[in-house]
Amino acid sequence: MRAQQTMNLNKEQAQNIASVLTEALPYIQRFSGKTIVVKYGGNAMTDEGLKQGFARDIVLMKLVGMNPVVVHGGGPQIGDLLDRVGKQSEFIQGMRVTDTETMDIVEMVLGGLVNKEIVNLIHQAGGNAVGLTGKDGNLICATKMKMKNLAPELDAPEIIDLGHVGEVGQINTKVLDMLIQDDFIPVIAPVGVDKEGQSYNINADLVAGKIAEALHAEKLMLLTNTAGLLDKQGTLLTGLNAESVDKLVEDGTIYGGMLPKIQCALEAVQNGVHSSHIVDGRVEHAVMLEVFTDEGVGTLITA
Ligand SMILES: Nc1ncnc2c1ncn2[C@@H]1O[C@H](COP(=O)(O)OP(=O)(O)O)[C@@H](O)[C@H]1O
Ligand SMILES: CC(=O)N[C@@H](CCC(=O)OP(=O)(O)O)C(=O)O
Repeated sequence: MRAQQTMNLNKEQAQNIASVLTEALPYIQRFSGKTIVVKYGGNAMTDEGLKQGFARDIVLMKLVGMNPVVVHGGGPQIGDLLDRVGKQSEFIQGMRVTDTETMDIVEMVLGGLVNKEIVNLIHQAGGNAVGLTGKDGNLICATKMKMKNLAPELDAPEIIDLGHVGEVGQINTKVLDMLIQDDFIPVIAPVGVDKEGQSYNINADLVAGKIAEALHAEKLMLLTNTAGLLDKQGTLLTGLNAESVDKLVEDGTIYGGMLPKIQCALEAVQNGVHSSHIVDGRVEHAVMLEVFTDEGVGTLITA
């Protein structure tokens, strides 16, 4: 079958393939042996073809010597199950208000359904993945989030109580080091645990950022459902640093789910990750385009 396809290529198509592979070579050399953390957002996880393309990109990265680590979200998928049991989703500054019942659903959806679906997709694409939540190997030690009210004009206290919403206290990389060493692709659900064994729902972007820092990753890629970070006119902002981000938060250009994304992207580069990228997960093979070609897609964040 494969030989047949190759024989049917015309000269121009064959030349195109050769030039694509040649373009990829310096990137393969540069990133070989390096860790690349890819956050797969729930909003970018909707189309079957895109999901399969994502899994193939991750497997290809592994086969050419990079160490991809996947951290996934699942906000819309949690919302669907909450709807089905008749519970309303409520978000404050991009974080889901999480009571005890919601926490159970979050853990079931993220650690069960979504995590195992991604593990499965990677296996279907020929890779070898292991799914974990932050409880496995004590990977994500969480603390309760104390969220500052960014809009004091709202009728809410200065520090907002979001219930079981956590922050990353510490990442224990031991289990990840072991998996990477043995050529598995870790797939991580953003559920953390504190010293008392209490579960926490952590925004997946924040987990991805801290995992990237702890693993001294080369790149942090955040796949989402926009072209990247957009200005008020909807134009893509291709490059950003700390100063420009502050201004965009203050004037309300960045809000909701983009707030934790940009916060963790910035913190990661300030804490040693070489580059952070907000990437359009609706584009087929977005990961491959970002890693293997001269055409970076989305917004690059530098320190
Ligand atoms: N300046 C901005 N540029 C692009 N998207 C933004 C911006 N500010 C807020 N957003 C919102 O952030 C959303 C992405 O965050 P989120 O819904 O949490 O996605 P994900 O599931 O990928 O983490 C976008 O769909 C958009 O509604
Ligand atoms: C605290 C908090 O908001 N947690 C998120 C965790 C999942 C997530 O981050 O999913 P996305 O990446 O798809 O948005 C939530 O409950 O939706």
